[in-house]
Amino acid sequence: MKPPRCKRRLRARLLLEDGTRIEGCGFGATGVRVGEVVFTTNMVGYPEALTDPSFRGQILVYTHPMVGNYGVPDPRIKVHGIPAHYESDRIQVEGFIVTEETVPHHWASVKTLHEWLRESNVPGMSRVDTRALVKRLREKGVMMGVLAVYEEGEEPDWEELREVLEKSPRYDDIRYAELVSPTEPITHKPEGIEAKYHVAMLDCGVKYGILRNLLSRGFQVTRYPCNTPPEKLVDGYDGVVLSNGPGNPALLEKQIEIVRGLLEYRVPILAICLGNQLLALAHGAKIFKLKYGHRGPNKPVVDVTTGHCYITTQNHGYAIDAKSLEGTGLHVWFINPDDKTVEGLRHEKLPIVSTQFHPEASPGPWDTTWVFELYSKVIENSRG
Ligand SMILES: NC(=O)CC[C@H](N)C(=O)O
Repeated sequence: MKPPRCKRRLRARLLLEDGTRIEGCGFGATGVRVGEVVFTTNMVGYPEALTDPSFRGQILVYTHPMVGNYGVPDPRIKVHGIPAHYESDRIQVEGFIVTEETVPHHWASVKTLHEWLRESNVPGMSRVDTRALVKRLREKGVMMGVLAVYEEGEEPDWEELREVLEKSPRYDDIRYAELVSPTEPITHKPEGIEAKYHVAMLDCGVKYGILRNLLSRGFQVTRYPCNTPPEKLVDGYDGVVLSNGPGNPALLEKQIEIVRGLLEYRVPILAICLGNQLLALAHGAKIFKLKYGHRGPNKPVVDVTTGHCYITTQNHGYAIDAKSLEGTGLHVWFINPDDKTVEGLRHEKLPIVSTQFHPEASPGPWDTTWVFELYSKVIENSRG
């Protein structure tokens, strides 16, 4: 097939681990990046997805065909001192692949998607049949890939790209959480409302949406580096939040040990996504890798205690082995009715609220934000 015509004289090549070669146009920065190629069924919400620290180390493919329509919002717009439309202070993905990168028309846009990626030094690829690419990832599973964006006439050799890919470490073997965790404690106070609770957070790469949800419900939050010992997280706090975060949870022995330590203090815990996985691992349960993950804002979960179904936002590539939970004290709370995997946990004795999905959504539906209110009730009850 002939390569597409490209604007800005920027072209792109994607080589997958299985040898698949895809030619497209480039946008954003020029350069070569290696990552795990994953897809999301988000329709909008690209500012949130691109800045979600849980996407660190991954090349993100959008299934929705047009991306960029509403441009890029102003990061200076804040709620409780946190950017309202972003999930962290930078683009986290290694690369971005879309069918069509569009010209924005929106009153709140301050730049185009192309400009944002360019100044962030992140390459983007467009004019690609993302349906064919996603089908391949769905059938073969997510795989490593190398994305090259270059000026017309400077195309990299496919063989060179294959060598780059072969020499690069694999996504599953890198402790990404340590790369996105803060180096010093950071405290966020709710603005304009009273702080009713003060929680410590083991921050393995928290999404700002989780902070916004906690702050707007009267939680003061102190974020700690992800290697902070449990003793520091319990004294003077009403509870501990285990954040979301990127990468293979089974590599995080230190964090699993910290969570095991926290359990001994019987503190009220809210765990989200990576936090949910660390909680399970700390109880001796097992994790496995999903073939192509759950990434998108339209993922159903069923509360097995009530039979109620909710539509949730999810972004995870690993899942908890339900059988391995037997005898740990943790019980399955939610399952994904599509593949029956575990989507949330409660403990038979300890004050724990834990979800694999994202109750803060961002982007996505707000149907499960009540999880944050449930956590405040758990704190109230544990105060006695
Ligand atoms: N969003 C998250 O916290 C992701 C958790 C973990 N890195 C996974 O992919 O399963």
